[in-house]
Amino acid sequence: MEAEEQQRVSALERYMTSLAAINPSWGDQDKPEASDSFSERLQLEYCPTKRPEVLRSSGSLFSSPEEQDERRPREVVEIHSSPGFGRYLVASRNIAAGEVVFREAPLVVAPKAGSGASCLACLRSLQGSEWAGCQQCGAPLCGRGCGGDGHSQEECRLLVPLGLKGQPQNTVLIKQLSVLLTPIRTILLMKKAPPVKEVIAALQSHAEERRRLPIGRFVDEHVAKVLRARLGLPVDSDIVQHLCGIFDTNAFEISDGDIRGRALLPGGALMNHSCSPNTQHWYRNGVMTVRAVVDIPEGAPVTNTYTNSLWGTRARAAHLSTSKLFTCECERCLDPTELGSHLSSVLCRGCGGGLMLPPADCRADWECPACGKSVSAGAIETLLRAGGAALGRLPIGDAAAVAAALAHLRRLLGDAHYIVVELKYALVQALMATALEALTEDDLLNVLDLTSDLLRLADLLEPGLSRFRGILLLERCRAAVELLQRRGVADCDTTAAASAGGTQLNSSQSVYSVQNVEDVSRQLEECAFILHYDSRHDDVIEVKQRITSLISF
Ligand SMILES: C[S@@+](CC[C@H](N)C(=O)[O-])C[C@H]1O[C@@H](n2cnc3c(N)ncnc32)[C@H](O)[C@@H]1O
Repeated sequence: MEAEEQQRVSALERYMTSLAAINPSWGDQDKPEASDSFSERLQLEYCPTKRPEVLRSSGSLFSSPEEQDERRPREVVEIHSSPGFGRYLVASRNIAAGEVVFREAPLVVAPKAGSGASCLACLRSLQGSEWAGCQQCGAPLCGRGCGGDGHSQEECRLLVPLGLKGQPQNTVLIKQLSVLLTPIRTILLMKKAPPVKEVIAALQSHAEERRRLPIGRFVDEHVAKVLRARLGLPVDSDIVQHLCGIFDTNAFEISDGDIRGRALLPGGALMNHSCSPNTQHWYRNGVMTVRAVVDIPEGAPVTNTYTNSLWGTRARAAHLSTSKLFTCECERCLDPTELGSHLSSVLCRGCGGGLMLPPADCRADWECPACGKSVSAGAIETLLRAGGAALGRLPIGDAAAVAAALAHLRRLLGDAHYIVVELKYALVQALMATALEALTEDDLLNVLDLTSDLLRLADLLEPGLSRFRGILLLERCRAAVELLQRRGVADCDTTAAASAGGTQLNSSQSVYSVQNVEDVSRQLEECAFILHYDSRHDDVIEVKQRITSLISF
């Protein structure tokens, strides 16, 4: 490794150690001395979303008692690198499914570029006209007392020439501000904190490639020039290209209630991408928790997904190549059946039974393995575009409209296609967003069918303790408990219910067995464990209380 790259890796290694230093779940025994000023300053002083006491107490906020009791070695991950993948995190010991790999607070947070108005201090989205601009620069703020401290005085002084004062709700200026804010905040932080500068500068930016693309021209025209000419910041174009590239390549989208934005978390950014990742992250109260969703053996890369695992391969590939500038060659991407899920396969309309797999060459005809009929790539593309557009136009909370679209697109694309899968998931959510008493038994049974179908898919594509699985289990248990409550619980034949897949509730049963209740309770336990860091955890507790009261009757 050349000396410069070695230096960058060393900066990132020191940074990873700093996470261990403030991470309460590592246990006091392993905590480095407070004299480690690098780690103390990095995470405790510069974290924009949290004050030290919140970071230090995040263990009690998030960890289950078992986790807090654990005394983990400090180094669970280490940084490796290879020519094809760059730097990436690798497990330095076996990590069990459900374990927290690390926690990290962001170094920079900012609203998402192009989004509507958000409070610059706390990142809450601002609706309607119930907010006023900052008294000095006019930038959007919730108002006094929102508790956020993201809008510093230096930032405020810099933003004055943008002209928001007097017209804080000018949407064009707000859009422009959201584009400028990430480089501004990163520049201000790097000036204030040389150790942070070293870490941020060590991140991947793809700046050279980006310069040749439309995004590079956009950054020159709409970011670098504006920072210099309108805001008077003496920055050259290369630096701005580098910083925007770092953000676009590494930033996480964060959402916690009505807080939304993008955040730079250099530790999390060192996880490479996989289309079937072995970790997931949760962002809550200004801290990101990275957790293993399956067992990760020592020496295996610790991965995260940069895209939506429920999209088909071509959609994921398009997203990764335009936003992250690489081509994923994981097992799933190379397998036209997508690990047997057939997420991109299209039903043959010739025989009505065969599934046509996407050919390796995207211009080639698609062929039905059952009847041999072939369809041109253009015709398939038109079909998928129409399906995608229908999905886009759908009032997604309207269960009847979603059910009708699902029935139609199922006939056109088959049951496994990802557009159909998205509709199945949307239907579960639309039905379960309805007041439970307004749902019919058929609706509830439909939720049970759809969720068992989607849970099988989750096992293939997002295996383990994934958020997708957790949410499906939650909705499934809510529907099951409602049915149990309506029909009553009786100690009847349990053989059907004991079969694989858990709860066997169907329309022919008039009463449900104790076994059913036990199945639902078991699934709720799993769901509570998966959603431990999720805001929906409170809903799990509520369903648990409902089932407890059912049993005690
Ligand atoms: C957030 S960074 C991850 C850390 C990065 N590897 C580094 O060296 O700093 C994202 C970049 O890593 C590379 N990368 C991540 N996952 C990859 C994968 N599965 N295959 C190839 N390159 C990948 C790509 O260059 C991508 O733009």
